[in-house]
Amino acid sequence: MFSFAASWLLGTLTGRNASLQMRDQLIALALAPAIGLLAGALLMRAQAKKFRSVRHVQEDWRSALSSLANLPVLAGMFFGVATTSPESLFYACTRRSLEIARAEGDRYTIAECKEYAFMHSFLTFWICCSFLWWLAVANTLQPIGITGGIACGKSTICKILKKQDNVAIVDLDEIAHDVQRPPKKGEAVMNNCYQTILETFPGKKITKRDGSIDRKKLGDIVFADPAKRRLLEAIMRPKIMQAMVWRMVTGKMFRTNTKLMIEAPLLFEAPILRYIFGIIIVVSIPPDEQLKRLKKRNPELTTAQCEQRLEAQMPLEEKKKMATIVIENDKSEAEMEEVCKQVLKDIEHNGMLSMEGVFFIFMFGRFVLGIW
Ligand SMILES: CC(C)(COP(=O)(O)OP(=O)(O)OC[C@H]1O[C@@H](n2cnc3c(N)ncnc32)[C@H](O)[C@@H]1O)[C@@H](O)C(=O)NCCC(=O)NCCS
Ligand SMILES: Nc1ncnc2c1ncn2[C@@H]1O[C@H](COP(=O)(O)OP(=O)(O)OP(=O)(O)O)[C@@H](O)[C@H]1O
Repeated sequence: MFSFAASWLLGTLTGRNASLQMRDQLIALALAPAIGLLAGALLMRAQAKKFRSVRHVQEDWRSALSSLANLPVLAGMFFGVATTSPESLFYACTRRSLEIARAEGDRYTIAECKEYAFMHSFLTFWICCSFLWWLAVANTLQPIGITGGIACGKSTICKILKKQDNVAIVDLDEIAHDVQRPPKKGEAVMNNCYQTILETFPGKKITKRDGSIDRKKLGDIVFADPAKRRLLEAIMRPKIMQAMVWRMVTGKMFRTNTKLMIEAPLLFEAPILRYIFGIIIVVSIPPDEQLKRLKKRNPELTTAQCEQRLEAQMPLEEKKKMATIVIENDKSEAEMEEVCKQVLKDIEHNGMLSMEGVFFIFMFGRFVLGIW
């Protein structure tokens, strides 16, 4: 359906009828999910706005409403699957292909047209299904990102938020440490970076006596050399992302009233990650206080090493510009509790995915499922 709309649009824009040529069809196929995504994302945005204005609704109705918010998407999913069944698409594609074949003066045989129509309908079917499925999953998860500079207090703020009802935190630092551990007996090596890190930094004595990675030593190496840091990130990122998605899904499944927060120190530095969240909270403190807290927490680091770590990250001011909410963590922890409560109120029923988030989750889903 989307594909035909895209073909028609393409034909109209380019001033010629969309033909059976592969290039045209590929462009149409690329346009198809884009149109669907745009429509889906606009629908979600509209929902988000609607639900922002229902604050007066009783507390116990809120959870019901937040799960009801997913209904149009689920309905859309079933409608989409039903209307893009392979049979109906195959029928439509075959008819269209034959029309084009006639118009093109028998450049293509009927058998070629049917073969092409089958491939086209099959692909379109999968694209629609995977898009709608991921849209539903993404909309149900509604994750919120928490980031900020090193030692700005992300973990402290997350600890406070976790004390509140219905808040689940996924900590990417913790996942990073987890995937660096030596794999246990029988554990799948593919979920772990330990061996690859040892092979990538050979002869550097980055292991402790018990064989585990000495993160202090590894940190000294990678923060002193941006190329090595990028290499470590490239090794770790896929495993961290994999574990993150797993924890997000298992942490949120069937708990529609839970706010799912992802503490991601490199949310803006890593590619794609920022697009997953509809809401991004940046925890901030003034630069001199940041250095002071970093030195206090990590007394083993020299001032030069602290500065290297600060330089390895995107400047805090830039992160603040891209934030939905900025938490200035410059008060006592007790006072910060009140600030966190207010933040939670502000984001009530407002954890919808960003438009780009839907797109990237969709692409990620298609990639993972190997559909394309
Ligand atoms: C370098 C390592 C071994 C240092 O370990 P250490 O225990 O000293 O620090 P820890 O892991 O607790 O991190 C502390 C903070 O350092 C900052 N930080 C960590 N890694 C990076 C990095 N690659 N670039 C910039 N800042 C970083 C973050 O603010 C983080 O919260 C460790 O941080 C690590 O493995 N980092 C790589 C993480 C990664 O590649 N992530 C991929 C992006 S999702
Ligand atoms: N409001 C606060 N007042 C005083 N000290 C604080 C406050 N918040 C955090 N700290 C201290 O600052 C240090 C850094 O905090 P925290 O570990 O939470 O930062 P982080 O952003 O998670 O760091 P990292 O980027 O390394 O993961 C800790 O020693 C913590 O106790």
